[in-house]
Amino acid sequence: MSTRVKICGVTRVEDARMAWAAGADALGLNFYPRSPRYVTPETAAILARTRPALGAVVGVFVNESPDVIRARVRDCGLTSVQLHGDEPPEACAGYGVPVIKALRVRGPEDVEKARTYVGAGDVATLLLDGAAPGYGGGGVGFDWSLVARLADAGVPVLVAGGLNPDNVREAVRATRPYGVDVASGVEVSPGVKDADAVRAFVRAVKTLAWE
Ligand SMILES: O=C(O)c1ccccc1NCC(=O)[C@H](O)[C@H](O)COP(=O)(O)O
Repeated sequence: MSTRVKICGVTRVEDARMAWAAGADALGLNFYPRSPRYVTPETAAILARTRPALGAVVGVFVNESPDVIRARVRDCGLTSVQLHGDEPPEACAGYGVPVIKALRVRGPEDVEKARTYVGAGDVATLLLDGAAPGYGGGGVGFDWSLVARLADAGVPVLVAGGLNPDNVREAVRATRPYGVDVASGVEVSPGVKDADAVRAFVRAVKTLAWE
């Protein structure tokens, strides 16, 4: 089984090209205006044009209006949307692309909440993140043993929160996820990726074999 890697919060074309070349499967472009990784629609469209044939470009939104999300999908070349705020299950449809619903995990109750999104709207994947202040990208992890509670849910799960090149193999071994997602753990500063760290992160995941 090959674990997918999403590099989130890319803001620069050189970082996008570097991440694809390193073997990333997906890039995240952040449209939350309060994020230090925010990109304008114009920049996002330029970044999305670096996408290789098999790559995914994910737009990250926090409590955004459906009309704005649809406009970004249409104008910026997004292949999926990641709803990273307090969006209810009924808000997870109508964008014309698959939805990744992100949940911030503090304890078992948050994983149970994640279950309420299984089969809702266009939710194709769940993302379990730590509970960083400001919704995401804060390098905060969670108890990986909780991921097993979704094993019978029949939905692909991305694991995020506090991952870096040194701990991601342990995270994959512990959770056996569909994929992993990282923002701050591969940066020199918010939105500026560290090429060596991105390469080390992808290599750590892709050279780990599990059945
Ligand atoms: O990265 C951000 O600034 C951000 C802000 C608001 C909502 C989501 C955000 N990032 C989403 C991601 O998918 C991150 O990769 C995820 O939260 C993990 O971040 P990190 O712990 O820094 O790797």
